[in-house]
Amino acid sequence: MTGPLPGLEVHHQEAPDFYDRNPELADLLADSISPGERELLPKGWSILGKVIIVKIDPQIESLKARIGEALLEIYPRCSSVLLDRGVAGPFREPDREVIAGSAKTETVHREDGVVFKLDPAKVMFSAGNLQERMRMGRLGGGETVVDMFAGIGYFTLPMAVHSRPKKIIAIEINPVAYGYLAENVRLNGVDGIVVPVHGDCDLVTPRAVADRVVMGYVGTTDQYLDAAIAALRAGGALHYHQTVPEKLYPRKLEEDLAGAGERAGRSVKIERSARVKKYSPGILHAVVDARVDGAE
Ligand SMILES: C[S@@+](CC[C@H](N)C(=O)[O-])C[C@H]1O[C@@H](n2cnc3c(N)ncnc32)[C@H](O)[C@@H]1O
Repeated sequence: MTGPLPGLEVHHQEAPDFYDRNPELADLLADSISPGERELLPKGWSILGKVIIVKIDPQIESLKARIGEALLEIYPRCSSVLLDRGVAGPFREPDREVIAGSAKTETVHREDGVVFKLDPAKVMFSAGNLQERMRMGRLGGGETVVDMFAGIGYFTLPMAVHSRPKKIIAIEINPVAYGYLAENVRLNGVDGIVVPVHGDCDLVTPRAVADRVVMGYVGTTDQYLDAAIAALRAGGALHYHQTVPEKLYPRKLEEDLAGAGERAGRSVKIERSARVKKYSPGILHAVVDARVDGAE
C-alpha cells in the first residue's frame, strides 16, 4: 500500500518501536527530581505512529505527567504519551492512560509495507513480534488461510499484502479490534482477499477449508487446537503460538500438538519451533509450525 490515506497522517519507521537509553529524559528532569528518582526513570519506551508508550516504576508514578511532557519535548513529532500498565483479559486489552499530550490516541503505524491503524490505548500491538509478522508475510501463496485471533490484522495484513493468498478468514472477538481489522483491510486494499469475521473462534472457525491456520497468542491458545486442526485440510500448515517456561521449550508445545492430533485422529508433524520473544522472567513466547495430515 503506497498511496496516500485520505484524512490520515502516516509516519514511516523501520520497526514498530524502539527502545532508547536516552539520557535526555534524565537531563530534562534533572532540576526537579532526586538522585533516587533519577535512578528509577524509564530506560526505554515504544513509539507507534505518533504515540509514545512508556512503563513507569510505581515508586515514581507521581512523576508521570512530568515524564510524559519531557518525552514529548524529546519527540516533537509525537502527540500523546501513554502510561502502560500491561495487558489483561481474554481480549488482551491494554491497561493504558494518557499522561501527556492529546487524549486522541488513534494513530497509523506503517511497517514492512503494511498500514496498521489502531488506538494503542485500546488494543495491543506487540513490538517483539515484528520478525514473526514479516515471516508470515512471506509464506505460502494462493492458499486459503484462517487467522484465528486476528486482532487488528497483525498476521492477516502482511500475509494478504505480500503472499497474496486466495482468501484469509480473519476471526476476532473484541469489537474494537474487529473494527480496526475491518478498516485496515480496506486501507491496505486487500478487501478482495480478507474476510473479517466478528466472533468467537470456538464457534465460528470453519471446518476443513484451510491450507494454513494461524493461532496468535491469546494466553489460552491450547484450548483452541481442536478447532484449528478441524479447520485444516489434509496436508495443511499450522502455526501455534504459546507461552512456555523456558525449561519446557519446545517439548510442552510439541506435546500440546501431538495431543490435539491424537484427539482428531490425524498425524501432526512438527516442522519448526522458534522463540518469538521473552514474555516474562523464565517464560518464552514461542511458535511451533506443524504439518497436519489425515482426514478432512
Ligand atoms: C494478542 S491479540 C493478537 C495476537 C497477534 N496475532 C500477535 O501475535 O501479535 C489476540 C487477539 O485474539 C482475540 N481473541 C481472544 N480470544 C478469542 C476468541 N475466542 N475468538 C476470536 N478472537 C479472540 C483478542 O481479542 C485479541 O485481539
